[in-house]
Amino acid sequence: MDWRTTDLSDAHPEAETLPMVFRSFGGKTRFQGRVRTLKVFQDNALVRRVLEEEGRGQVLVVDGGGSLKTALLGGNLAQLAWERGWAGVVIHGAVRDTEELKEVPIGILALAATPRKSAKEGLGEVDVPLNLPWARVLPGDLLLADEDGILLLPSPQSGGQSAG
Ligand SMILES: O=C([O-])CC(=O)C(=O)O
Repeated sequence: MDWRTTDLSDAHPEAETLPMVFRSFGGKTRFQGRVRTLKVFQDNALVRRVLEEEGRGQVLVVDGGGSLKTALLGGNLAQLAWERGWAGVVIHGAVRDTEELKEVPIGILALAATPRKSAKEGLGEVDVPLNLPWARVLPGDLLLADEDGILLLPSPQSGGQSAG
Protein backbone atom coordinates (compact mmCIF):
# COMPACT_ATOMS: atom_id res chain seq x y z
CA MET A 1 0.00 0.00 0.00
CA ASP A 2 1.82 3.04 -1.28
CA TRP A 3 -0.97 5.60 -0.93
CA ARG A 4 -1.27 8.20 1.82
CA THR A 5 -4.49 9.98 2.72
CA THR A 6 -2.62 13.30 2.55
CA ASP A 7 -1.51 12.76 -1.05
CA LEU A 8 -4.95 11.46 -2.03
CA SER A 9 -6.62 14.49 -0.44
CA ASP A 10 -4.30 16.80 -2.41
CA ALA A 11 -5.19 14.96 -5.60
CA HIS A 12 -8.93 14.85 -4.78
CA PRO A 13 -9.71 18.09 -2.90
CA GLU A 14 -13.42 17.35 -3.26
CA ALA A 15 -13.17 14.07 -1.34
CA GLU A 16 -14.81 13.86 2.07
CA THR A 17 -12.40 13.35 4.98
CA LEU A 18 -12.69 12.31 8.60
CA PRO A 19 -10.07 13.56 11.05
CA MET A 20 -8.15 11.02 13.11
CA VAL A 21 -10.20 11.51 16.24
CA PHE A 22 -10.45 7.72 16.19
CA ARG A 23 -8.08 5.38 17.98
CA SER A 24 -6.70 2.44 16.09
CA PHE A 25 -7.46 -0.77 18.00
CA GLY A 26 -6.90 -3.39 15.31
CA GLY A 27 -3.79 -5.02 13.92
CA LYS A 28 -3.72 -2.68 10.92
CA THR A 29 -3.60 1.11 10.97
CA ARG A 30 -3.68 1.47 7.16
CA PHE A 31 -6.53 -0.17 5.30
CA GLN A 32 -9.00 0.43 2.52
CA GLY A 33 -12.19 -0.94 1.05
CA ARG A 34 -15.68 -0.21 -0.22
CA VAL A 35 -18.06 1.01 2.47
CA ARG A 36 -21.06 -0.76 3.96
CA THR A 37 -22.93 1.30 6.54
CA LEU A 38 -24.89 0.72 9.70
CA LYS A 39 -26.65 3.16 12.03
CA VAL A 40 -27.31 1.88 15.55
CA PHE A 41 -27.45 3.15 19.12
CA GLN A 42 -26.06 1.10 22.02
CA ASP A 43 -27.28 -2.08 20.29
CA ASN A 44 -24.92 -4.29 18.30
CA ALA A 45 -27.06 -7.19 17.09
CA LEU A 46 -26.98 -5.70 13.58
CA VAL A 47 -23.20 -5.35 13.75
CA ARG A 48 -22.97 -9.10 14.16
CA ARG A 49 -25.56 -9.71 11.45
CA VAL A 50 -23.69 -7.64 8.85
CA LEU A 51 -20.25 -8.99 9.82
CA GLU A 52 -21.59 -12.52 9.33
CA GLU A 53 -21.95 -11.69 5.63
CA GLU A 54 -18.99 -12.13 3.29
CA GLY A 55 -16.78 -9.07 3.72
CA ARG A 56 -15.05 -9.26 0.31
CA GLY A 57 -12.54 -6.64 1.42
CA GLN A 58 -15.19 -4.11 2.41
CA VAL A 59 -15.11 -1.76 5.41
CA LEU A 60 -18.11 -1.56 7.73
CA VAL A 61 -18.73 2.00 8.97
CA VAL A 62 -20.96 2.06 12.04
CA ASP A 63 -22.56 5.27 13.21
CA GLY A 64 -23.19 4.58 16.86
CA GLY A 65 -24.18 8.16 17.51
CA GLY A 66 -20.85 8.74 19.22
CA SER A 67 -22.09 6.93 22.32
CA LEU A 68 -19.29 5.73 24.58
CA LYS A 69 -21.64 4.05 27.03
CA THR A 70 -21.58 0.58 25.44
CA ALA A 71 -19.16 -1.28 23.17
CA LEU A 72 -20.45 -2.06 19.68
CA LEU A 73 -17.65 -4.53 18.90
CA GLY A 74 -15.36 -6.76 20.94
CA GLY A 75 -12.98 -9.64 20.44
CA ASN A 76 -15.55 -12.08 19.09
CA LEU A 77 -17.00 -9.75 16.48
CA ALA A 78 -13.54 -8.59 15.43
CA GLN A 79 -12.50 -12.21 14.91
CA LEU A 80 -15.69 -12.81 12.92
CA ALA A 81 -14.95 -9.80 10.71
CA TRP A 82 -11.47 -11.14 9.98
CA GLU A 83 -12.74 -14.64 9.22
CA ARG A 84 -15.40 -13.33 6.83
CA GLY A 85 -12.92 -11.19 4.90
CA TRP A 86 -13.73 -7.64 6.03
CA ALA A 87 -10.85 -5.18 5.61
CA GLY A 88 -11.91 -3.08 8.57
CA VAL A 89 -14.56 -1.65 10.87
CA VAL A 90 -14.87 2.06 11.66
CA ILE A 91 -17.05 2.84 14.66
CA HIS A 92 -18.38 6.24 15.69
CA GLY A 93 -18.74 4.81 19.17
CA ALA A 94 -16.87 2.40 21.41
CA VAL A 95 -15.29 -1.07 21.40
CA ARG A 96 -14.03 -3.46 24.11
CA ASP A 97 -11.55 -6.34 24.52
CA THR A 98 -8.72 -4.12 23.32
CA GLU A 99 -6.03 -6.75 24.05
CA GLU A 100 -7.83 -9.12 21.69
CA LEU A 101 -8.49 -6.51 19.01
CA LYS A 102 -4.75 -5.84 18.66
CA GLU A 103 -4.24 -9.42 17.49
CA VAL A 104 -6.83 -9.24 14.70
CA PRO A 105 -5.12 -8.25 11.42
CA ILE A 106 -7.76 -5.83 10.14
CA GLY A 107 -8.38 -2.12 10.65
CA ILE A 108 -10.49 -1.29 13.71
CA LEU A 109 -11.09 2.39 14.43
CA ALA A 110 -13.32 3.65 17.24
CA LEU A 111 -13.55 6.65 19.53
CA ALA A 112 -12.80 4.79 22.76
CA ALA A 113 -12.89 1.53 24.66
CA THR A 114 -15.44 0.82 27.35
CA PRO A 115 -16.20 -2.37 29.32
CA ARG A 116 -19.99 -2.45 29.05
CA LYS A 117 -21.65 -4.57 26.35
CA SER A 118 -24.41 -3.36 24.03
CA ALA A 119 -28.03 -4.45 23.82
CA LYS A 120 -28.91 -7.21 21.30
CA GLU A 121 -32.37 -6.16 20.19
CA GLY A 122 -31.45 -5.62 16.55
CA LEU A 123 -32.58 -2.01 16.27
CA GLY A 124 -30.92 0.13 13.62
CA GLU A 125 -30.59 0.72 9.88
CA VAL A 126 -28.38 -1.07 7.37
CA ASP A 127 -26.89 0.45 4.18
CA VAL A 128 -28.11 4.00 4.82
CA PRO A 129 -26.22 7.26 4.29
CA LEU A 130 -24.46 8.31 7.49
CA ASN A 131 -24.11 11.91 8.61
CA LEU A 132 -21.07 11.80 10.85
CA PRO A 133 -20.06 15.07 12.55
CA TRP A 134 -17.29 15.59 9.99
CA ALA A 135 -18.62 14.14 6.76
CA ARG A 136 -21.34 12.21 5.00
CA VAL A 137 -20.47 8.55 4.42
CA LEU A 138 -22.33 6.68 1.69
CA PRO A 139 -22.55 2.96 1.03
CA GLY A 140 -20.19 2.17 -1.84
CA ASP A 141 -17.70 4.94 -1.08
CA LEU A 142 -14.07 3.85 -1.27
CA LEU A 143 -12.67 4.38 2.23
CA LEU A 144 -8.93 4.75 2.81
CA ALA A 145 -7.60 5.07 6.35
CA ASP A 146 -4.13 5.75 7.68
CA GLU A 147 -2.48 7.56 10.58
CA ASP A 148 -3.61 11.00 9.30
CA GLY A 149 -7.29 10.25 8.96
CA ILE A 150 -9.87 8.79 6.64
CA LEU A 151 -10.57 9.72 3.04
CA LEU A 152 -13.78 8.85 1.19
CA LEU A 153 -13.92 8.69 -2.58
CA PRO A 154 -17.42 8.47 -4.03
CA SER A 155 -18.37 5.27 -5.80
CA PRO A 156 -18.43 5.58 -9.60
CA GLN A 157 -22.21 4.83 -9.56
CA SER A 158 -23.04 7.70 -7.18
CA GLY A 159 -22.08 10.34 -9.72
CA GLY A 160 -19.90 12.07 -7.17
CA GLN A 161 -22.77 13.10 -4.91
CA SER A 162 -20.87 12.43 -1.73
CA ALA A 163 -18.25 14.95 -2.80
CA GLY A 164 -20.79 17.78 -2.76
O1 LIG B 1 -20.72 -9.41 21.70
C1 LIG B 1 -20.58 -8.23 21.96
O2 LIG B 1 -21.46 -7.52 22.45
C2 LIG B 1 -19.28 -7.58 21.71
C3 LIG B 1 -18.23 -8.41 22.25
O3 LIG B 1 -17.97 -8.43 23.42
C4 LIG B 1 -17.47 -9.25 21.32
O4 LIG B 1 -17.58 -9.04 20.10
O5 LIG B 1 -16.70 -10.08 21.79
